[in-house]
Amino acid sequence: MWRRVASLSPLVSSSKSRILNQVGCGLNACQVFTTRVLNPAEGGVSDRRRNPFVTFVLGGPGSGKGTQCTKIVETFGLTHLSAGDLLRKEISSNSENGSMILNTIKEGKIVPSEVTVKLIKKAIETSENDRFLIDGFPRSEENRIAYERVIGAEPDIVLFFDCPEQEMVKRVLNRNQGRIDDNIDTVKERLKVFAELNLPVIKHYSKKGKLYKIDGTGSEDEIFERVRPVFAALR
Ligand SMILES: Nc1ncnc2c1ncn2[C@@H]1O[C@H](COP(=O)(O)OP(=O)(O)OP(=O)(O)O)[C@@H](O)[C@H]1O
Ligand SMILES: Nc1ccn([C@@H]2O[C@H](COP(=O)(O)O)[C@@H](O)[C@H]2O)c(=O)n1
Ligand SMILES: [Mg+2]
Repeated sequence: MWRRVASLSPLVSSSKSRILNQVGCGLNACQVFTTRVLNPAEGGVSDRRRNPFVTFVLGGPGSGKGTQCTKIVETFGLTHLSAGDLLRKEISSNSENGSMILNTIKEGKIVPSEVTVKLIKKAIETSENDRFLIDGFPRSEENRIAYERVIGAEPDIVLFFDCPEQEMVKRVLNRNQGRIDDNIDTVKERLKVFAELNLPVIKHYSKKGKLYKIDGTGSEDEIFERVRPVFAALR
């Protein structure tokens, strides 16, 4: 089991993006706190995986969440759960929510929390691992509250990849992975949704001292060297 309390030196970036100004909430937080809110009435996660170590990975569209998660998995062995990937799997498996999810993703909006939280809960419960990166979740306060109620715990830490909008748009439009939402109209909407609904979540975790803000500019390797100390300190 990983340590849940650690003291780290500041890792805050010096990026001056618009997002940083909007958050404006003293993101120098570098301590990991132990706040477990188990809620037996809701069931929480199953007994076997009752107390997993959870990192939420946040950032705007194209900020590099998935790319950095892959590197964290390779180096530190956490299991990567991408909320977007779980939702896309639902579409391709023709589940009852498939067409609703498809339309929501096309529009750059947020799928109802009950759907996404259920998929995350199942993925945690069926995993052999007890350490998770939950990528692209929570996207809104509604997502966050639903997760904490259903899973019965807060995340241990939260990573936020801070990247200028112009760079995020460039990366998304060059991604070339056939994603239905990688077009300029959807990206514009996703940026709006990020600013309106996701920044409040980031602010919430900053206030709780759980946030690690990482400068998301530079090469993939340069960014990973900013991420590495966060997990190295927990081993
Ligand atoms: N540091 C980087 N410099 C240049 N390109 C990058 C960098 N990091 C990631 N990319 C590329 O940018 C694109 C978006 O990266 P990624 O998929 O990791 O972002 P994301 O935050 O997961 O986005 P989304 O929220 O849309 O899923 C990918 O094509 C990836 O290869
Ligand atoms: N918590 C979430 C996560 C994602 N979505 C929808 O999926 C789209 C793609 O997500 P990525 O993380 O892969 O970028 C996103 O724009 C949302 O439409 C969601 O609803 N809730
Ligand atoms: Mg992604």
